[in-house]
Formats: sequence, C-alpha cells, structure tokens
Amino acid sequence: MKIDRSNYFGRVASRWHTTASARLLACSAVLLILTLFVMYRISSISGGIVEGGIIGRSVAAFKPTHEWELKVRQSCVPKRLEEDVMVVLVTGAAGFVGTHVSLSLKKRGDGVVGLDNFNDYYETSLKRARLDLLEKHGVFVVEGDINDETLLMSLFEVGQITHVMHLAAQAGVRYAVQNPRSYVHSNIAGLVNLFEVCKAANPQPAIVWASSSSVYGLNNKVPFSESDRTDQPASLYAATKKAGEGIAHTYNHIYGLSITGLRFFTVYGPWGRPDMAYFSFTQDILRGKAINIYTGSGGKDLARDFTYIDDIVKGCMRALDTAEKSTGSGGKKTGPAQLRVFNLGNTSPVTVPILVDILEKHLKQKAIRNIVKMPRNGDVPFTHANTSSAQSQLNYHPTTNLDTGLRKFVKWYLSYYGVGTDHRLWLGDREQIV
Ligand SMILES: O=C(O)[C@H]1O[C@H](OP(=O)(O)OP(=O)(O)OC[C@H]2O[C@@H](n3ccc(=O)[nH]c3=O)[C@H](O)[C@@H]2O)[C@H](O)[C@@H](O)[C@@H]1O
Repeated sequence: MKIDRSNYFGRVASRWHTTASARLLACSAVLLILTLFVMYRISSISGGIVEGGIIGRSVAAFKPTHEWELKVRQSCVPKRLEEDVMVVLVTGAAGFVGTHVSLSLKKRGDGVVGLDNFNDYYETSLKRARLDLLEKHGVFVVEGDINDETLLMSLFEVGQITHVMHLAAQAGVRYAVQNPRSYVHSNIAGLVNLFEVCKAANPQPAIVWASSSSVYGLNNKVPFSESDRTDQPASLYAATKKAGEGIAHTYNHIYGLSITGLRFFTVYGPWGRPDMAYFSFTQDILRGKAINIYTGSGGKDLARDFTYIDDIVKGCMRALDTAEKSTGSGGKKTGPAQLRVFNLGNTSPVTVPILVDILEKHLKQKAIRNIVKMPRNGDVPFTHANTSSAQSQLNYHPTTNLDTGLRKFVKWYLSYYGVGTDHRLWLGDREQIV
C-alpha cells in the first residue's frame, strides 16, 4: 500500500503543532503559578502579612532587631543566684493576672519577659498602664501574638527560657456569643502554636497555663473537684478551655512537655478586667447607672467562688516552683513528664446580690438594681472550688475574703480612675496599690 506522504507529513505537522501549543500553555501556567508564589513569599517577608493563625487570622511578620534582642536578654537576666532560679516567658503579660504574676516573679529575682498582643477586647489604655508599671520594674513586654511562630521561636532562642506562664487568652464567658472565632484563634490555635514551639525548643520549658472554672459547666456536684465531669461546657469559652486541657494532655503524652493547668475561679482585684461584673458594677454604681443582676431558674441568686488576685498569684508561683522539667528534647520525648490540673478558688461562694452589697459599702453609694433573668449566653448558676489538691501539692491557702478583696479593689479603682469615671485621675503612687 502506498502512503500518501504529503498527507502523512501534514498530519504529523499538525499533531506536533497541537502538542507544542499544549506544552506552551502548560509552561505558561507553571510560570504563572511560580510567579504568584514568589510574589506571595516576597510580600510576606518584606514586612507584609503572614498567615500565623491556624484559622487564618493574619499576624504581622516578625523580624528581630539587635535592640529587641538586647531588651529581651536584659529582661531575662535573673537577679538571684539560687539553683531554682527561672527565666519565665509570661504570655498575656499586660493582662490582669499576667501583670501581677510578672511583677511577683521579677520582685523575687527571676528572669521575666512578657508577650501580649494588646487587643481591644477591653480598654487598651488600661493594658498600656499595666505595661508602664511592668516596664518600671524592668519587665520587657514584647508586643505580639501567640500565633506568631517566628516571634515565639526568637524569644526562645534569645531568652534562654526555662518556664512558660501561659495566660494569654480570649477571656469572658458571655462575649463568646458575639465573637466565637476569637476564642478559637487564641485559646485553641494560639495554644497549639505555643505548644509546638515549646516542644521543639531545646531544652523544652515547663509550662503552667490558665484553664478555667467554667470547664465544670453544668456540673452540679459541689464543691467542684478536679476529678468531676467536665464534658458539659455551657459556653464556647468553656469549651475552648476544656479543649485546651485535652491538647495539653496530647503534648505531654507525645512530646514529654511538663504541663500544669490552673482552673481559676472568677479572679478579681486591683488592675482587674473591666468586662467582669465586679468592675462594671463599680463603674455603673459611681455613674448612677442601673446594673443588671441576673437570677437563675426559679429566681435563685447566682453565686461565684470569687478569688482574690494575690491568692491566685501565690498559686501560680507555687505551680511554677513545683513544675518538673519537661522530658523531651528537640521534639522527641525521652520519658514520662508531669501533667497536672488544679482548682485555684476561694472555697467560699458568694451570691451576686451580696457582691453588690459589699461594693455599695466600699463605694459609699447605693446601686440601682434591675433583677433580670440570666440570659442564655453561657453563664452557669454557681461555682465552688474544692482546692484540696492545690492545698496538698502546691501549699495553696487562699487568705482574702470578698469583703477585704473588694475594699482593696475599690481603693485601686478610685486611685486609677478617680470618682467620676469619665475622667481619669492619677492619685498617688500606683505601685503602692499593687
Ligand atoms: O472563673 C472563671 O472561670 C471565669 O470567671 C469569669 O467569668 P464569670 O464567673 O462569669 O465572672 P463575671 O463575668 O464577673 O460574672 C460574675 C457573676 O455576675 C453575674 N453578672 C454578670 C454581669 C451582669 O451584668 N450581671 C450579672 O449578674 C454573672 O452571671 C456571674 O454570676 C471570667 O470572666 C472568665 O474569664 C473566667 O474564666
């Protein structure tokens, strides 16, 4: 059979042409993808934005400067020589508990460096004022987010950190209804990021972190013991703290991180959080504004095991002091490590109307009370801590009752804000009040 060569070559040529076009198209697509990737990397590195959070909230790219390293190093230098001296990274250092714990560590002579993202969940001016206080005492606070892996790694590299006091969190029970994602960002993604960096650090630090009494949720066995059920959270906040306890277990189990969770019970006191009831009630009573007092089912008063900040600080310090070393190294576990959970409460719940009575006494002003049904947004009717584990293992003994604690809070409040809460007056030395 004769081959029609002209047609044959024509078909080959056209097939070749089609394949070449396809190749050209494929090459262009690859080039485009490469260009886009390179552009993305360049924008990330050159001070742009990197994806830091697991759920995708961006954090600014971090580049340590010489000056930054010097400040971190200086802040981390301990001022005592004992063998048990620590270098502690306090996350959430410009927060309520974070400020007090950082000051206490610094005063004792341990090395401390803080980290805080200064978010605007409540007035940032209060966080900045706490920062002033910390700086005055030689505590350097890095402005950054726990989701920023590069920043955390730099802190470990520069600071020679032995312990982490992890207090950064999205706090508040009822706000979770308004902004659920911020709880996942800080209390879950941020916690995992921190544990990831800690597990890879060499040596690994020991970690003490803030869980919450809210993990007991709808548990009605009183007082609450660490072994009680915690599988009925009433708010997303509580659910993220409970998830944190599970995540802590995992990192302890796989990587040998020494981890202690502290279940704080409604902590209050000077330099406290304006979103909490005792604080906002004080503001409103002084302004002559009505306050809402929630009641539970059947009109029953709500009650909390309100715990004074100084008692909580002692509990945190004892938890750090008794924390054993992590057993892993460079991401590998070499043996079982310590894993603990403690209630830190006051062990004597007080109802919300009685809290208001005490505030009225110290403020010398009557509250205008609206009694309203507790909204269905995450609250629980009561909390009550059994602290026997903390007593025996941490030598934790709360000593401040609500009357004394609120007297100290009101004294601080008036010195910080003045009587008219819209204009801030600075009366006397703030440090004397801490
Ligand atoms: O210990 C805890 O686990 C939690 O304690 C507090 O949460 P909460 O106990 O709800 O403290 P507040 O917001 O100060 O509320 C105290 C009580 O006052 C009541 N309340 C609050 C606000 C209000 O307007 N009226 C009112 O009656 C609440 O229902 C609650 O019974 C903190 O806000 C949480 O971050 C923390 O984790």
